[in-house]
Amino acid sequence: MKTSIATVSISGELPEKLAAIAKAGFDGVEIFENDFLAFDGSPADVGRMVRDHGLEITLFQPFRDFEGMPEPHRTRTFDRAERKFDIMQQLGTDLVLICSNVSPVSLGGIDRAAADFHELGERAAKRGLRVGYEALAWGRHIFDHRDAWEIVRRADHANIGLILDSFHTLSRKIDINSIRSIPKEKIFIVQLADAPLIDMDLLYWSRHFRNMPGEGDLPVVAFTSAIAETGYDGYFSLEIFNDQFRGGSAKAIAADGHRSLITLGDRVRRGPNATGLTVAAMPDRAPVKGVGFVEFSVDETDAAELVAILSTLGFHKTAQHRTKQVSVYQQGEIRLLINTERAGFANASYAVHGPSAYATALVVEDAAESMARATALGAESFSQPVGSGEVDIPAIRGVGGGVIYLLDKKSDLGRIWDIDFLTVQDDEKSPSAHLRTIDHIAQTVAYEEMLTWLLFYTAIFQTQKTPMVDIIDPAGVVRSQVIENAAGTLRITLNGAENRRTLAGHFIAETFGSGIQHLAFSTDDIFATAAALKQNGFRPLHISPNYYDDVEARFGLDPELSERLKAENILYDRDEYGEFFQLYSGTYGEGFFFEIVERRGYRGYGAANAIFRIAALKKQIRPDGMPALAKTRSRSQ
Ligand SMILES: O=C(O)c1ccc(O)c(O)c1
Ligand SMILES: [Mg+2]
Repeated sequence: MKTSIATVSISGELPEKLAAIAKAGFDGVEIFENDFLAFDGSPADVGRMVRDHGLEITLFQPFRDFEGMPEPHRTRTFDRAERKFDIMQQLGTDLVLICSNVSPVSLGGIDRAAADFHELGERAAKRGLRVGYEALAWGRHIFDHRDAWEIVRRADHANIGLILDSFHTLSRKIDINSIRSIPKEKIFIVQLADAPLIDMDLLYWSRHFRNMPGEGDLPVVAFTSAIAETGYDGYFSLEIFNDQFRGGSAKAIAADGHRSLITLGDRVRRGPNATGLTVAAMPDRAPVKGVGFVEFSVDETDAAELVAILSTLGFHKTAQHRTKQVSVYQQGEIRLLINTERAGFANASYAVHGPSAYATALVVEDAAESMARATALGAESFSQPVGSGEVDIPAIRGVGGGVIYLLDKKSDLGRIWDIDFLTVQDDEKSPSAHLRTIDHIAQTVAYEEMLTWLLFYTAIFQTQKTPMVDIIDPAGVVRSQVIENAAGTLRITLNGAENRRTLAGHFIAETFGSGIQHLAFSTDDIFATAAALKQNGFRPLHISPNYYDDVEARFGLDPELSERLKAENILYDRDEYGEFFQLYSGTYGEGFFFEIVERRGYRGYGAANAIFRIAALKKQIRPDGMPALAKTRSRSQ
């Protein structure tokens, strides 16, 4: 699979864009005319700069309003084309994109358009250039690739071909089977983009909301499979018009783009008949069987506080690392590690972020295979020295620079608790609160990072996204994106904070970056859990009594049940599959908290309740909601 990306897709000036594109691993780049026009150098300079980065110019674009023009426009349009041909020759590219005409003066008629293209083909051939025709979804006469193909077919010229762009085809829900009958040599290049499903004007949607394949809702895999089945083996080029990407980090967006293309290629390769497509072999996305542990990095003072909270939650210490200051607190299948080492990565993470849940372990079938896939997709591997005889857990860097460890049952990784840890007998243990598993891990990230991490998780692990929801914080909106697997053994909520006055924004500002803001544990009996917690001295987050009046009325609850919910500060929700109960802790540190849930068939995350618990949680951090002075922390002082 030959990979390319259009310069319009990322932010910065042309040299910065090219550097980011090359670094991300692309083979080629589409030069957008505006990027070229804004650059203070000759076309030859641009061509040289591209080639110095080891890239090829795959396309020069766009050339607008060409076909079907009446005179005198027609003559001028051909003259304009010759001028662009001059530039292309100096740039060192042989392919130009002509998008379908949107001019009100243009004339329809397939044969008129075909004749124009035939003539342009003759002129292009004299210079060894090729012209590709793309149907814009909002073209005046041509807005369907099937019609564009008919024009190309009738133009009947070797130097005239078709350009397919997933957005234009999929936004109009055009049957992709129609692609399978196009001869591969007439497809000059394929452009790819995804987009979230939003009901809006096609042009506006395309120019502002496109995103990387896999980040949106369009069937880009099916589209690409149809193309691969023709035997097409040319460039697949990302062409992403997105306001957020234009303002984002060139490096990060380019890296996401490359990851998205390789992931797409891998998915297409696994389809039935993708003959033309070759992608580096890598293991398939692994199903995640569960969360092996979550590790906190804290100092001794924080540790005492954290342990006190954990014991009110019914956790008790079950193991101690043989050589490191790492303790294991356990309940049901949940393991929480508390790391107070004064050296190593956990300590460094503490120095930057303060107390935090900086590492997560995911249990997969084969950790080495998952590691191979993750690194093939550009994930950064993580390792640190291990003691002799200790298990070296494969790991990658995740959200906010945190660590994702990969565990499996088939290797020594499955015996880590026996190999690296000593069992501890805890005599003072508080009664269990019947917590069973980690229901979900909630990670708070800056809004601009949401798509990056969505792509990261869904590309590497067998997971899918559900539609994004808006969560209302008294100080703004937080967007929440769920990533989960079908078995429910991995559930992650990514919360994107747009401003620092929201609870999520405060967390990012105060912990100096993205990370895990809350952990939700599951119980099979929320009332038994609430009773045990009370006995342990756990202080639940207080929920306003007004909430219970509303819930009772909204769901038609038995008043006896709503009274019980109110007495225990339990939030309630219901979906088409069943009921949901939520109980929260107060905040710890700069807005970290715990949640306990009981799902009676329910599949969501209680988004409707978020506004109420956020309001309650915010009362606990500084009353004015203003960030404190930046603190530097170090355990070794
Ligand atoms: O929005 C546009 O005008 C535009 C231009 C060129 C393209 O290749 C495209 O897909 C869209
Ligand atoms: Mg296009």
